[in-house]
Amino acid sequence: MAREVSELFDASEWADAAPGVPGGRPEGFTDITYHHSNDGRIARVAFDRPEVRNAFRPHTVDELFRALEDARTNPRIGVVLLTGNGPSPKDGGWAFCSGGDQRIRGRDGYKYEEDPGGRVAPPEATRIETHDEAANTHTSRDPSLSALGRLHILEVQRLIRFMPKVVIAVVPGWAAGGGHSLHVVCDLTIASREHGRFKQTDADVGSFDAGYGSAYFARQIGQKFAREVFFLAEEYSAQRAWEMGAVNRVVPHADLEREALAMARTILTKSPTAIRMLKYAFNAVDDGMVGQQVFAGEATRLAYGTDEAVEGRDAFLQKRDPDWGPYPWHY
Ligand SMILES: CC(C)(COP(=O)(O)OP(=O)(O)OC[C@H]1O[C@@H](n2cnc3c(N)ncnc32)[C@H](O)[C@@H]1OP(=O)(O)O)[C@@H](O)C(=O)NCCC(=O)NCCSC(=O)CCC(=O)c1ccccc1C(=O)O
Repeated sequence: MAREVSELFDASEWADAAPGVPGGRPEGFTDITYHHSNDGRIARVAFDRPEVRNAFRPHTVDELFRALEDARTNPRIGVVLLTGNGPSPKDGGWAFCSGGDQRIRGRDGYKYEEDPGGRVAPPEATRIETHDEAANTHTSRDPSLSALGRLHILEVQRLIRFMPKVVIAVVPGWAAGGGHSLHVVCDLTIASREHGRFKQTDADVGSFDAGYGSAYFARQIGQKFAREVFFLAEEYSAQRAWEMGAVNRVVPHADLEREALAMARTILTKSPTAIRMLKYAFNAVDDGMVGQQVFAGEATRLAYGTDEAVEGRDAFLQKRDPDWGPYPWHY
């Protein structure tokens, strides 16, 4: 059984998870928590910085990416819950995520901390070693502590968007700024009736998610509502967000994770191939050639499973003409 990580977290449902280590211990995540359901079929990834409304810094985004990539590539996992742990020990406030940590925003993006206190530095083997013969100097650089600012939450958005699994935003409190965008890009959103709050603050702080966060949001809820959410940057309750069509379900706070798990378990009763093809079909219309490519890749995988495609491969390997005779021109 996992240790308690959030007031809404039912430890009896979950086991600690570590990327690449089935059943292994978490490898020192500091900014998120990562769990698999006891049957190994649902992943729970949670922001774990409740004292700043689960704002993300570059290191948070690195961890988020690793956990989501692990879930994406684990063939047992069919559904991912993305949420925020809470409440805040400072004031009891709840949050899904409040976007980029404004305290470390630089002119070229969000900055890694100079001194991560040893908590996040990678093992020696992953450091970049540079030896300058002429100057007789040797430098050892932690590649994750980039000198450049980062905006790589967009890479996480693409991972959520393109993973062939359903990702559910489980919103126990604030979804603001880049946190709002993350809920937008998730396939489904379930929110706490009492504490779920939505606010798109990008324009207040001189930021703008001009991709999925805004343009795709407008596809979801319509242009007028989307422009209102961005241009006025007002606060919306979970109920109001549901009325706009931005949220699928609003449930009592105490039931939030239980209801999210129930949704996930319903999805797990469906055909994995059908869910995958449906997600990519929903995406394709808004994702241009990339959407077509992702959908077509899965169509190709399905074709490879047919006798017809096996005949094509075998004919090549056996240096003969393929016999397409048994295969009709379907209509
Ligand atoms: C979320 C709030 C509305 C909650 O308000 P409230 O409940 O009154 O709590 P507060 O007292 O304000 O906050 C408690 C505590 O947390 C600190 N905090 C909250 N949010 C942040 C944050 N984002 N960064 C740093 N710290 C934060 C707050 O200062 C308090 O600390 P104390 O020490 O206790 O005083 C409200 O908190 C709020 O409005 N927060 C800011 C929301 C925001 O503007 N976020 C940034 C938007 S920009 C962004 O996210 C860019 C992300 C990105 O990388 C990107 C880049 C390019 C394209 C797209 C994106 C993208 O959007 O994904």
